Amino acid sequence: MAHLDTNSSDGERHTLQSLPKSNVFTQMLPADAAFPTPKDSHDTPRQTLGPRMVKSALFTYVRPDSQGEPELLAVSQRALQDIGLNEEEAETEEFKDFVSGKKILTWDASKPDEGIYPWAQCYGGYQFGQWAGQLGDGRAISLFESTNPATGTRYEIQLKGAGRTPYSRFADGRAVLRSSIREFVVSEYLNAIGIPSTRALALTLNSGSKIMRERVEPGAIVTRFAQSWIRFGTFDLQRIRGDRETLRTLADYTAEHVYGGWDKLPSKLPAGDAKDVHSQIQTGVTKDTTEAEGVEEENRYVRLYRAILRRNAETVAKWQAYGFMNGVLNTDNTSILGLSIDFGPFAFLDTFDPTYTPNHDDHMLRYSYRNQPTIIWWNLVRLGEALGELMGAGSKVDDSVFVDKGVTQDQADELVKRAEGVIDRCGDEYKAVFLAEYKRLMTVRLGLKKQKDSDFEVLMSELLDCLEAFELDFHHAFRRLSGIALEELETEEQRRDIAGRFFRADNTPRQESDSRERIGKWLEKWSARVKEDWGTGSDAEAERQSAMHAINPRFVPRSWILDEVIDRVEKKHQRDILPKIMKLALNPFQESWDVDADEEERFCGDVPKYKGMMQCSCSS
Ligand SMILES: Nc1ncnc2c1ncn2[C@@H]1O[C@H](COP(=O)(O)OP(=O)(O)OP(=O)(O)O)[C@@H](O)[C@H]1O
Repeated sequence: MAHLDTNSSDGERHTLQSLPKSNVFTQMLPADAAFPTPKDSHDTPRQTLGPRMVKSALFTYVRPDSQGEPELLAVSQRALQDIGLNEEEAETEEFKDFVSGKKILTWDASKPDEGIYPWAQCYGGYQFGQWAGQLGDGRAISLFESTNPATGTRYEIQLKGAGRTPYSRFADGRAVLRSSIREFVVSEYLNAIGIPSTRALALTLNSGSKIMRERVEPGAIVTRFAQSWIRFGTFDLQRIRGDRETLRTLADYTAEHVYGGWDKLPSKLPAGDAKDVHSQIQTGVTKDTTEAEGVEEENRYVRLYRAILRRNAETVAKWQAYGFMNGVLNTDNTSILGLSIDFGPFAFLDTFDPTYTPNHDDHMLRYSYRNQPTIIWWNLVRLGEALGELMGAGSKVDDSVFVDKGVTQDQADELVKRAEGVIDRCGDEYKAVFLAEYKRLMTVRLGLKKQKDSDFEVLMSELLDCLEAFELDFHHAFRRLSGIALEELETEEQRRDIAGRFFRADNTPRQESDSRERIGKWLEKWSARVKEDWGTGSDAEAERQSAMHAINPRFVPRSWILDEVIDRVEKKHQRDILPKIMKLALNPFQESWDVDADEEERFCGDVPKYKGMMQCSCSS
């Protein structure tokens, strides 16, 4: 069966040298005044490039500092394809030097005014609800951007774990192998199941390097890429600094270079129509157009805010539908493009427990599964505050007095009222977009073609209630449902029997007996709905089952699997487990992978006892 390959591209492939490269980010945005040009940074000893507070800048030029002997552990074939690189390129020494930070491919010290020099971004953030100050790329260094000619998608490629930057604060600029394996696998997996995510190209072990955490651990580098690495925290920082000019430049850059132009942003929703979230939206509104009037005026910055809000609402809806938790949804970990970003203590649900947080340090359950939609909205309100002045200015946003001097006394009340009104209305839109996407995905995950109002209560909520009450596996429920034939559900006895498939293999029939009846009843309603949408007959059944198998993954990179992979790579030197697990992660909807039948069965089977719903700390 074909895998769901949403973002891949065929067509022209490049070598590292021939890959088109750009640095629009550093050309358009303000550099750290301490090192205004690449040469200034390059001529400075590395230790001088250490942590400090940076003013009025969005990045600092800084070069990677490779450590140890690089060993290329894994490359994502899907990533090579999406960037537009030849597969063979990954075999070359040049590729190894590139992904380990040993060589800057795009800059030559003898021609300091040409080429592209690496940089680290400056951002801030609210962490666990508190302002945390300047953060920034403390261990990530961007190398260049590249636009895949076949797809037109531009990615910013960066190394994570390649040394200190001015944003490293008290830390070492390194990443341990353990967290690097987790990030490498999950970012490619999320992309493979259709969830927007930052991506990973390669994983390099720095053999011989010793990184101090709770214990001494080997270091690694993930070469990763994204259409943008700008976070909500990038905007927060400008607001806290009171740097109106940089904030405006950043907003303009985001609209023009991340979202592709002001005319690509969504128009205002007609009043009272927040429910009809898609059909009422138009693009093509020109930059200077102001929609509505008076205190409800919406200028282009409102359209930008709404574009960001819609992307994030859709992404968090997908996380909920697939049981994924980020674990640390601080504003520095919330992407301006709605990408899943920063893979620290993330996890997938094993059994369905909405109060579960994968973050060991999250005692208040702030980042638990059920809180994710609320927390992303909380982060969006912070973003609304950062953009508040630009949004609240309405049609006066380009007046020279406002641009040069700021808000005048007589403007202030109306401006605040307008900005608050926007954020209020956007709250409704966020909820509506979230719910529309969540219901759409749950509908297809349940094998239905059309949505009926009653499905939410009768099928979705009741299924989740059963999963929670009987501690059933979230992912197995959908995958196993996909394989059930309607003719197996005709009698009550049959349904009770089939209900057994939702339980662990080591459950005793006595444990299951009450629950089988409730699940049996649910199966009866489900099969009636499936018949309504698909009709009967073997062709319809085959079509429905294959649609369900293509949306409900068989493989999920659960915490226990990642722990085992880490252990095998790090302690047992079983490097070959990485390409194997990547085969499953990149093609998670397949039934089998020709990797190793026993291993496949184990990774896709019941979670071993005492290894479910594990938690992880932030140390990485
Ligand atoms: N070992 C480290 N060295 C330097 N800075 C670090 C280190 N670990 C974390 N930081 C910085 O601390 C902040 C919060 O860390 P967090 O773990 O959320 O991010 P990260 O995993 O390093 O980065 P990203 O969000 O880019 O994946 C970031 O500014 C990050 O760069």
